[in-house]
Amino acid sequence: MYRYVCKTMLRRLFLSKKVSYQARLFSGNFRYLEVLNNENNVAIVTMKRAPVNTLNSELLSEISSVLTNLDETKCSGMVLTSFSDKVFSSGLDFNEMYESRPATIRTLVSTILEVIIKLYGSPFPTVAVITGHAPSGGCVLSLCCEYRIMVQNFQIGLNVVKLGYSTPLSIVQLMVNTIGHRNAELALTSGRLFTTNEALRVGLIDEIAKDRASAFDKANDFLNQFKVIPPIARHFTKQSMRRALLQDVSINGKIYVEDFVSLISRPKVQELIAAYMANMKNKKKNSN
Ligand SMILES: CCCCCCCCCCCC/C=C/CC(=O)SCCNC(=O)CCNC(=O)[C@H](O)C(C)(C)COP(=O)(O)OP(=O)(O)OC[C@H]1O[C@@H](n2cnc3c(N)ncnc32)[C@H](O)[C@@H]1OP(=O)(O)O
Repeated sequence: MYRYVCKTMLRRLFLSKKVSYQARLFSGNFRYLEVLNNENNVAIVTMKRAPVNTLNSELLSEISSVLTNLDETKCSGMVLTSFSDKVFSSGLDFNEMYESRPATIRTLVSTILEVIIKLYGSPFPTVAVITGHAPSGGCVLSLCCEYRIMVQNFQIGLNVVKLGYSTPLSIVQLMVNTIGHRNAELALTSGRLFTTNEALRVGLIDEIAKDRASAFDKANDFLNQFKVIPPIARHFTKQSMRRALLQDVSINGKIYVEDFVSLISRPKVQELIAAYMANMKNKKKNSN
């Protein structure tokens, strides 16, 4: 009874302030995400897994739940961003890939696949406000959004070959759709990370911002243009543009996941991941 009264009071409070009750309540329910609705019914989804938003199964599964909810509650748009002014996301969590049971790797990979499908195919417009580095899985998340605004002096890209495994075909396609075949081939085969300026030049991002606040202004400008576009027309057009990749992933997703799991489980790849992690730690030690 007490919980019911509290919930009802909270609901009235939020409704009276014309703030989305559901999204507000969400912000309290997640460990690694904050979800707030602005006055235009745009959801600001902030990843907050300190220190560097490493994508583990739990964070990914929270993003997946939010995407389902935003679809059901017909939000007008979504901004995906990071709590950090240094890192957007450092990609998939090595701790769930290194010396892990295949079941653990499988959960991680199928959860990112779930997020990719929901984010890439979302009916509402999506913007990534990239406030810091976005390597690998971080870059993939931003590529699934429709528009990317990145703060100056960071790096973004798909460096997976450096870790000893090939880039999955659909991820290759995601990159090709964004920066074209030639640029994607050069970038993916070398595991290139682009600076913010280089990323703009090649079309990996759409705009550069001097800081977080200005990135949010630009995100609002991007989203505001859709106020005069009928959402259904917009959604179907987006679906038409994205259908090929979405269909491929829905049909072959399980095969891609299994391929990726067995690739990561190979002893050679495990060795490379271990060396990469050790190198990260050494760099940190030497810089301290
Ligand atoms: C379309 C459907 C296709 C279906 C196919 C199946 C689906 C597959 C999807 C595949 C997606 C694409 C593949 C992705 C693979 C990955 O994402 S692997 C991860 C790759 N990430 C990186 O290479 C980045 C590594 N990190 C960094 O370079 C730096 O941390 C940073 C530049 C991001 C930030 O630097 P700094 O601010 O100096 O912080 P650090 O001191 O380096 O880091 C702090 C802390 O975090 C640890 N850490 C960083 N990254 C990771 C990580 N990825 N995993 C685990 N841990 C990480 C780092 O070691 C530090 O720990 P300590 O504080 O020292 O304990």
